[in-house]
Amino acid sequence: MPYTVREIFHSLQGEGVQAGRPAVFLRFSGCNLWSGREEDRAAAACRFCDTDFVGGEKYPDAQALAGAVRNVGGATRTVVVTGGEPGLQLDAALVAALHGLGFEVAVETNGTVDLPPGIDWVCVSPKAGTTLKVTRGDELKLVFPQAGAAPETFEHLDFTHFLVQPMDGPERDANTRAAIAHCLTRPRWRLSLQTHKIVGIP
Ligand SMILES: C[S@@+](CC[C@H](N)C(=O)[O-])C[C@H]1O[C@@H](n2cnc3c(N)ncnc32)[C@H](O)[C@@H]1O
Ligand SMILES: Nc1nc2[nH]cc(C(=O)O)c2c(=O)[nH]1
Ligand code: SF4
Ligand SMILES: [Mg+2]
Repeated sequence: MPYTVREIFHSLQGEGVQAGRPAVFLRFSGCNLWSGREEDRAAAACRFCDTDFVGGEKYPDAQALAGAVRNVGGATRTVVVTGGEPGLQLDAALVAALHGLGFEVAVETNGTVDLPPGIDWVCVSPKAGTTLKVTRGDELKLVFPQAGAAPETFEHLDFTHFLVQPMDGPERDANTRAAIAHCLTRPRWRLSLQTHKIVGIP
């Protein structure tokens, strides 16, 4: 199956429980919750996205794409598959090809699309007003605050870690204070900062 990829880059995982870990980021094009065009943002299901996932380059098959991931990563053997919404394109063939090159495969998903089996680390970031299909995984990382997506409504799901990540944008400082206050009152939750933005790396 051909894949459309926005970018592949080598950086540190900035967010979540694995923050600080070197990884190759494989960012797929396209999302089911927003077109990626500014003129559509106000009417989209997900309106706070901080990412450009429009357009990109095609790879003809899983081997070609896995090889490209290896070629940008030096000795790093962790790949974070993201987007856009990676669940729209990530399939068993690509997971197998990445495993075949020695990669541990992590995914960042909005959780509304089924994932192939065999992924090593699943991070779900729920979006208000959507229905989760992926209800288990390693971390649930909720962008906070979101009207209609109270943290308490996710606590019954089968995740090892629960995190709140302050929504970036004009209210980021206030959102960070609110996220800290949330963790202090509900200690099941921990804070996820977007550390790559703080230190100025991709
Ligand atoms: C760009 S998304 C791509 C993966 C997938 N579509 C998703 O939403 O999880 C990567 C991560 O950035 C988070 N994110 C997007 N916009 C954000 C913002 N304005 N502030 C904080 N986190 C944001 C998402 O919730 C997700 O955890
Ligand atoms: N450094 C870094 N860490 C990240 N973790 C998740 C990201 C994403 O956009 O999915 C991301 C990203 O864009 N950069
Ligand atoms: S679901 Fe993810 S990629 Fe899609 S618009 Fe929302 S944050 Fe961006
Ligand atoms: Mg990002």
